[in-house]
Amino acid sequence: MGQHFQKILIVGGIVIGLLSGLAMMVCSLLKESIPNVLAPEERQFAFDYVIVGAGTGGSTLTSLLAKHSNGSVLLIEAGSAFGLLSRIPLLTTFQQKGINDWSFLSVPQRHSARGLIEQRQCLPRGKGLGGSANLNYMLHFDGHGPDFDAWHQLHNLSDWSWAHMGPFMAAATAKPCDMYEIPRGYSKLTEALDDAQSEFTHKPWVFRRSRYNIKNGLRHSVVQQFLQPVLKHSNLRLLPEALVKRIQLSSSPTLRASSVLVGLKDADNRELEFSIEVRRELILCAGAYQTPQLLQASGIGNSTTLAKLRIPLQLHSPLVGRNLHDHLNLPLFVSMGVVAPSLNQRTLLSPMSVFNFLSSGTGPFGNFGVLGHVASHEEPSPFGITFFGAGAIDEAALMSISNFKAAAFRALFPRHHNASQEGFVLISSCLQPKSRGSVGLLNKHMRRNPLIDPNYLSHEDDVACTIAAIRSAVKLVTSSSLAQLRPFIHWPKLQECSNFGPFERDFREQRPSDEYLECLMRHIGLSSHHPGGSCALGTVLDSQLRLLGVPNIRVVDASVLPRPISGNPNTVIAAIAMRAASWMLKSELQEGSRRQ
Ligand SMILES: Cc1cc2nc3c(=O)[nH]c(=O)nc-3n(C[C@H](O)[C@H](O)[C@H](O)COP(=O)(O)OP(=O)(O)OC[C@H]3O[C@@H](n4cnc5c(N)ncnc54)[C@H](O)[C@@H]3O)c2cc1C
Repeated sequence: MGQHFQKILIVGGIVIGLLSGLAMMVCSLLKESIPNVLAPEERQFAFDYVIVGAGTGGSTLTSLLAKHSNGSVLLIEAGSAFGLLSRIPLLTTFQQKGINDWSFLSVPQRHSARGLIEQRQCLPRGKGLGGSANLNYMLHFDGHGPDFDAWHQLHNLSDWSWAHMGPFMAAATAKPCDMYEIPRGYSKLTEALDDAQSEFTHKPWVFRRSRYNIKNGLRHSVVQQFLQPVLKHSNLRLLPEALVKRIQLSSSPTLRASSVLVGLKDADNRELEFSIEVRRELILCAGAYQTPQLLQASGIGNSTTLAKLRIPLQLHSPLVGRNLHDHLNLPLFVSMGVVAPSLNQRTLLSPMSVFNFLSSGTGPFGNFGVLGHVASHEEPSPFGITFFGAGAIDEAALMSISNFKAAAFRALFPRHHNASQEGFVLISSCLQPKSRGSVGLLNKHMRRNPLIDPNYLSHEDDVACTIAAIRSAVKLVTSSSLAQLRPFIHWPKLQECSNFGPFERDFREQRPSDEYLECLMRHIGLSSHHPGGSCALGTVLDSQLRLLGVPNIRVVDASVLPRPISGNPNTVIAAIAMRAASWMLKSELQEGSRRQ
């Protein structure tokens, strides 16, 4: 019997592998071509606005400037267009470690990642039009007002309360008809979670079924929402597959960005370099890892650090690359004794799943599998619990994108002898982690990866907060609303944690010790891929996102976030880009009327 299921599992794995390989081939053939590409003879040109990076921030900003500005706009992006694969929601993880992923690894972590190879986290980042918005899991989050009110207080950023940001969040949010919300009847798990709301009314918990940036079964990212409609505008040029390597400052009459050095690889992989002049503003949208990388490689950063790297100083800006923050996820596998259905190899190979996707964009292929989320914003430990409805999973793919050592992976996910194993992954995280890391350089070459140190769990409060999250997650799983699913929490039996548990009573009473839970998070906690803060508002930037000391450089990406976002950050970053555009367009107008 066991062998029979083993065979099903292996055959299932091979079929999924073949299908994904085939999809990838077709998709790379179907890569969208990019219009309005800057021609070689135009490369001496100067542009009013030069935007570096076509991710969430860059695509949103470009769209508004191309639509409303009188100036010329150049969007420079290191990658090319994404293929069709990026649009099929369930297959999105197959893009990781591919050509549209920068595939960064963290530096070895001191306080976490002990169950990962070399104690390094995989840190995927999108490369190409859409950036990480085309690689992400498409989950939408409305924003949490107090996050912005806290910024307001943090550095006296009076422009940044929720009263200021709310309207931009609403504008950046896709229309309901351009989103997909997991319906209540999607599975028994979604029904049970809906019911649990009334069981936990005494708790300050907010339940939500997932809402995705998915339209008609396909990813609907900032590319479709913002960038595509302006791609052919005459004031816009695009420069794909081009890496910005250096920012040149000039000091007359005041310090300003005058040009950027761009590198392109030719057919023989030789680097061609040329400069683009910046007439009005240079806007950095290269993301939380690469914006501080580019600034530091250009000599804008901490003078002592740059001197050690022998990078000539252009501006001492001591906090560039500091304050990096990210959520850390603790996954736990919960098996279910009933058919929900959840994502497993049988569901995926079922002709009905394929039919539902092709006919209406629904079913397991039409979303990423995250069914819902519970958030508690109560201080001092605001936390989130995410329900990823997956049973017998594609182990090889998951292991590869998470960098798990085999033993840690096996402790987390028990070997399934059943291709139709039902279950879900319960993900607990702290919404306002206090640990802070950094982005540094090995040297000044932009083709070398930056040194990324998220420094997860370096602050003790994050441990307490994650424990609070796990204990609440257990309460939910063992509630009477979920009892009919016959859930069973697989407390990982990690050898390194065996002094602390799990003991028999942990399975019986579901109250493992704090020491065991801490040991778990320090071994198997994974990045949630929400980095931010590395060129923060109020310390590196002024309240309108301009680099302190060089007012014609603006940063418009996740680097600006002074504190973590209490949820998924993509829409917040698009909203911030809209705000930046409003300031830029306003100053353009004011300048125009002064000239008249
Ligand atoms: C796997 C994954 C899953 C996620 N899931 C979700 C989710 O479900 N919901 C959510 O809200 N958020 C999610 N996120 C986070 C969200 O996608 C990011 O926070 C957001 O896209 C970051 O936007 P950005 O503008 O800061 O940077 P990015 O979107 O990363 O854009 C940076 C762009 O700059 C380009 N670039 C970098 N350096 C240079 C250079 N020197 N020259 C030229 N171009 C350059 C890059 O190629 C890239 O296109 C996820 C992220 C990942 C990676």
